[in-house]
Amino acid sequence: MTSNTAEVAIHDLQRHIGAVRALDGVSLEIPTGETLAVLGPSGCGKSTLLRLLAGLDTPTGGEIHIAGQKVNGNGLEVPPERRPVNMVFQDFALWPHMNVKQILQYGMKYRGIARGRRDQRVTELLELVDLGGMEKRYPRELSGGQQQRVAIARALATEPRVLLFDEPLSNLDSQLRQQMRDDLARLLRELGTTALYVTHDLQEALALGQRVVVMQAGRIAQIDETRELFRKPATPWVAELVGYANTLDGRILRREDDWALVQAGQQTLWALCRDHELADGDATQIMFQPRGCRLSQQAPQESNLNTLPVQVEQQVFEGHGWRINCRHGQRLLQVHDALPHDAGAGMALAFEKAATHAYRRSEEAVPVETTETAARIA
Ligand SMILES: Nc1ncnc2c1ncn2[C@@H]1O[C@H](COP(=O)(O)OP(=O)(O)OP(=O)(O)O)[C@@H](O)[C@H]1O
Repeated sequence: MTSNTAEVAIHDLQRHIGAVRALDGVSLEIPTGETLAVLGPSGCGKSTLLRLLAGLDTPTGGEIHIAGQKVNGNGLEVPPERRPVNMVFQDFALWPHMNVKQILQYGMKYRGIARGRRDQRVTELLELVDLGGMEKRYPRELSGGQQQRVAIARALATEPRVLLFDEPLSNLDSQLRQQMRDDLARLLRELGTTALYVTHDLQEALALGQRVVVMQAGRIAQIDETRELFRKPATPWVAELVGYANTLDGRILRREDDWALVQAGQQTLWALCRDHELADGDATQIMFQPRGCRLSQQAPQESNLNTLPVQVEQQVFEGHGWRINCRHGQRLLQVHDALPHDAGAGMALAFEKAATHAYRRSEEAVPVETTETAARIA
């Protein structure tokens, strides 16, 4: 089913190459004007998704609709130049022997933009990306940020309905990358063009995307608004990706709506649990972030907090604060704190119940201590 306002609609898209499932049943919609960031590690299928949309590769199953037009399926395969999309590449791919005007006009004739309109279109595009008057410059006479904007203007020159970005900032050093990321985010909001932005960088996905689709091994692990990704990671894998570095194993003692009371070693902890099939006695894995953890001499009594006894093992200065490694039984837990704490000190670690998440854990991974605890509970 395709909704009326979706500029891109993908249904059960597959790309199998021999035994490799580069894409394995991906369905999503991008509403008009939205930038959707595609986030995931190397090999998860990000580039494959982009190439299939652009028509540079052919799916082995499923359908793609762009701007209401079906571009593949049942023997149909609309060629790249007839799809209303355009791509911005990693290295910007600006031809060094052409000036900005020639670069912008290059694709226009192939996409049927009338000769008489091309000069005016160049002026409009350069105004749009804040490069007015730079028609005669060559790429070597432009800064990295200006080159990026020329690359975007060139992609827009053929009046696409959807812009596809293939890790356009990954070759830059970190300071320039941050500045260009912010500039690009602002420009995309101003343009209001529908865009798909592929990256393996979490910060980039958050800055650029209104929503993020997290991909894992050719499938969608989660698709959500950026804040929801942090508030409600759908799986342990997504949780780890967005910074839930702390994990404890346990068993469900009791379920209450979206909550689970978990026995983890000697401790009982509350966690949010959206898996309603996870029942009393089931093995679980709870996760929480180092940020938001608090260390103190005495366990705080606030009812919204979980607490654990820990021993400080190591502290690492990270510029904006300290990362403190604490031991709790077999587990090493991380805490971010503004202040260091003495190694060897026994402390109470507190973290919000509402920022703690419980997930199903496979039985094989159950450590002896929790198996015994569960037997006692039973
Ligand atoms: N032509 C091919 N033949 C065999 N396997 C392929 C081919 N193209 C891609 N793959 C495999 O498909 C999977 C997805 O590849 P893809 O390039 O889409 O990943 P990616 O997320 O873009 O990775 P990266 O971030 O490294 O570019 C990988 O396992 C890759 O090895």
